[in-house]
Amino acid sequence: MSAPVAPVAVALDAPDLATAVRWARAVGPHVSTVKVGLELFLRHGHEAVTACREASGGRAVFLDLKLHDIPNTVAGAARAVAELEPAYLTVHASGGPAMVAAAAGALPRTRVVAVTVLTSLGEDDLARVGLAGPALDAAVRLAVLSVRAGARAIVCSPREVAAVRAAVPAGTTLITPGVRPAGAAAGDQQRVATPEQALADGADLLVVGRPLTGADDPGAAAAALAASLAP
Ligand SMILES: O=C(O)c1cc(=O)[nH]c(=O)n1[C@@H]1O[C@H](COP(=O)(O)O)[C@@H](O)[C@H]1O
Repeated sequence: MSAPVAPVAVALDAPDLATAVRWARAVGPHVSTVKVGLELFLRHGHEAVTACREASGGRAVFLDLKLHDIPNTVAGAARAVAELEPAYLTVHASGGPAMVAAAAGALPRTRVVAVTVLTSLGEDDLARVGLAGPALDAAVRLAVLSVRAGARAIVCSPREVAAVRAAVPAGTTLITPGVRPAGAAAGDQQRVATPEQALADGADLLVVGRPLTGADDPGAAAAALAASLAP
């Protein structure tokens, strides 16, 4: 029997490409997706995507640029990464429906992912930045708005995923960062849950970074996570 592959996007938040490639090679056999984020993309650009994809063994690429600008600028930015054919590209839902629509229109072959309320924000932070909360209501509100505008996937915390699932059409991919295996350090994440809980509540794809990449052996950690989540 072949080893299980987990519905996990490993956040390759590395300071240099060599480290990210090493992580991608180690976790690739055990996870569905590798995530290239701002740190890697701003330093290494398109090469970060092609190198990590190849090192992972051709896994889906989640390009996490969290675009947030006027619609024309976001459409142009989306076109600038179209040749990379990422499976996913993130934009901030709070950029508004016209901005989400602009990204989706520019990248018909990519699932544009609307990020609702960052998992690092607590209820107090929401009040401070003037976002009408609680986080659960804000996440559902932004998810519904974004899907209507053309987003085919949503990022929310595992704490909101069940409510978002109930509010958006079937076929919308729900992605949850803020995932922490029992006992793992939360770090800067505030709205967290275990991988098992996130999947039970309806997540399709879990984003996990430091609990895997910070392990002594990221490949073994990813294999163990995949085994623990296998049906
Ligand atoms: O869009 C994301 O992926 C994202 C959204 C969010 O609300 N919170 C969040 O943590 N992320 C990303 O998910 C990853 C989480 O990494 P760890 O906290 O190390 O597991 C990071 O790469 C974040 O940029």
